[in-house]
Amino acid sequence: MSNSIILVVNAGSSSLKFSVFRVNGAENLPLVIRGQMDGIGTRPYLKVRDANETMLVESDLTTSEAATVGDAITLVGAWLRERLQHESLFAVGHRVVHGGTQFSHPVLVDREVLMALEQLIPLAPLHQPHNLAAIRAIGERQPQIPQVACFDTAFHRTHPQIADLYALPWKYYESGVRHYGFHGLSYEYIALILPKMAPEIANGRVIVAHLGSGASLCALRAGKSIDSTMGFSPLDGVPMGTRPGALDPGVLLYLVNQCGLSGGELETLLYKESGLLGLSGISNDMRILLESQESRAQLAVEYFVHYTVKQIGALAAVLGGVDGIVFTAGIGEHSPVIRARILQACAWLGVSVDTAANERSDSCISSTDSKVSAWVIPTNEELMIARHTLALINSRKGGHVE
Ligand SMILES: Nc1ncnc2c1ncn2[C@@H]1O[C@H](COP(=O)(O)OP(=O)(O)O)[C@@H](O)[C@H]1O
Ligand SMILES: CC(=O)OP(=O)(O)O
Ligand SMILES: [Mg+2]
Repeated sequence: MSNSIILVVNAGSSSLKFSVFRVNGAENLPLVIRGQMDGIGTRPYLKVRDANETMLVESDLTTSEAATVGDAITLVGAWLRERLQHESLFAVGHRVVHGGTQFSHPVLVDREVLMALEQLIPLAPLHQPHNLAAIRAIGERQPQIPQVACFDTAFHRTHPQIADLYALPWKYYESGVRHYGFHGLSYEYIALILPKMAPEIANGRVIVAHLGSGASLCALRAGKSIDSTMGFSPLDGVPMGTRPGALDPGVLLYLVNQCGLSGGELETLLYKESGLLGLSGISNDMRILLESQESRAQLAVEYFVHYTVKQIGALAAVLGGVDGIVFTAGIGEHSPVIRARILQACAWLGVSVDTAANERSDSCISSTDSKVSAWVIPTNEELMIARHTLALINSRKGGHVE
């Protein structure tokens, strides 16, 4: 057992992340390698590092080599098979974006579970198909290896009912039209690590801004999710790489009834052509927009900042005040410019930025006299998934935790 490994697969909307952990015990899952192909479809780039941060692979790919997340799964799968051929694979853990009403905890995937998860594809068409494709591809090659699905929606099941509802007739709620919330594995990791990284706010009112290619914010009270900006699908809330964020439903009626868009066209527009890409007409990649002198690129960045700030205000109201703001995910972890612009607009909440600390991406980026502290905490959805995977498999072996 101590020589076996857990592989974690996290297929996002523009990236494929994977990690390998050695199984040494329930709390001790040392990292073996971690890799990421990001910029899929724009400027694909594969990086794989070992646990000492030594780069094992670093390569630019052409857009046609990795045009889709499916291409990335094939390429990365081949590399991993070669690299791990002498290892004993204990289990594979997957991030699955939508668990619907049925799955509020990690689950061992079998044929029935897979069928139930397929039913949720229309609720997360940018993610769920890739998540399930990876499960299927591994299941076909190695059917004896247990695979565990961990859900982005699960952490939000602590929402009070009011944050779960839409003001629609009840029959829709009963049939699953609910405010689920996503990025839960990321928020769960942040909640887990806060007592160590930022003990002074861990038990308080915290807004976590997961700003990646997909972006959302979560209101944590004492480490539990009480509200979040994404809802029924990962379209709601703040603007994203290719998704618009919150949109007046009247716009959808207009697009269908007056412009004659079909359901499929609407789905493509909302998931793939909107957000930063739609507004800028240039790119969904925040790095490219920040480098651009084009006025629409600058407007797209301004829009992103404005609506993120607006949602921070909304969640601050729900929490009845804020003790800390945490930035995580691609943009949150790596863009001092965006963090500074967001925090400066939140000065009214009592947050003041330490410019040098922010430029260095230190853990704490607020000044010592700031009433509300601000933090940069790299997320680790993969570690969360590995922990859930090990715990679930061990519990099925009769409660024995290795
Ligand atoms: N240094 C940076 N400055 C600004 N944005 C960045 C930087 N590094 C990464 N990003 C942005 O992070 C996003 C990807 O975030 P990530 O959390 O990896 O996304 P996902 O998991 O949703 O695919 C991209 O839009 C990318 O432009
Ligand atoms: C739910 C979601 O938007 O995920 P990602 O950020 O990986 O696209
Ligand atoms: Mg992600």
